[in-house]
Amino acid sequence: MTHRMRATHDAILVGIGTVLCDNPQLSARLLPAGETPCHPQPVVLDPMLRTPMDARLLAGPKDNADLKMPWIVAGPNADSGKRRLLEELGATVIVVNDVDDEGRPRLGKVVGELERRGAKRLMVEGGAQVIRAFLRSERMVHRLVITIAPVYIGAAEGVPAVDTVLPHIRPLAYEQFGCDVVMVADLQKQ
Ligand SMILES: NC(=O)C1=CN([C@@H]2O[C@H](COP(=O)(O)OP(=O)(O)OC[C@H]3O[C@@H](n4cnc5c(N)ncnc54)[C@H](OP(=O)(O)O)[C@@H]3O)[C@@H](O)[C@H]2O)C=CC1
Ligand SMILES: Nc1nc(O)c(N)c(N[C@@H]2O[C@H](COP(=O)(O)O)[C@@H](O)[C@H]2O)n1
Repeated sequence: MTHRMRATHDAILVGIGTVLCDNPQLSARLLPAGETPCHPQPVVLDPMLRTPMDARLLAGPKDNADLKMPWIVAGPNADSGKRRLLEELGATVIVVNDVDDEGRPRLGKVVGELERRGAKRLMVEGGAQVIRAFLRSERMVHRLVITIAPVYIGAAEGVPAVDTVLPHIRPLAYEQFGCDVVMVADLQKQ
């Protein structure tokens, strides 16, 4: 399902934390046989340009011409040498100078810049920090797709259950896929 969703968006966005943890490819390669994938444009929110030079996102398109080189969204304090190296590998570095108190590009500006470049349908895949930042900018979120899977996460330590600064989720539909339940929702306007 994730790959089908990826294929129906112009761009798929993750934070640099996800790139460092998972080294994802962000392609739509796992579609049923016979379907031609339309790969989305990968986008990484990476204010300080920490993207590793051997990331799969940079290597994949060299072996498969259908894949797109990533757009990497940097802040004004990113290292210019690292920027040059990433661009030499084929990445597009988009510098957004308008930043929040933590020096991170403002999401409104980021989304505006992506739209300007043709990415009108944007799927935000993760990770936790980036999803939270988008939820807080609720006007930019049109739909949530939440998969509820019967697995335990975390270890002995608990995770705080309620984040009071986030808008409430309003479920719109549920569907079961195997053991998983997928909920489609939107955000309740406060
Ligand atoms: N199950 C799922 O569907 C998915 C799960 N994941 C999981 O999520 C985890 C990674 O999440 P996490 O560590 O939170 O990292 P994120 O992927 O959310 O990236 C966080 C980083 O993004 C940068 N950033 C840029 N703009 C913003 C902004 N406006 N707000 C916050 N961060 C911004 C920051 O980089 P800097 O510090 O350099 O400024 C920040 O450290 C992994 O364990 C991964 O497996 C990821 C994707 C999907
Ligand atoms: N397993 C899984 N299910 C989902 O619903 C997800 N959204 C993800 N997300 C992320 O997929 C990335 C790895 O896949 P690719 O190499 O890009 O295909 C990784 O970042 C997961 O956290 N995963």
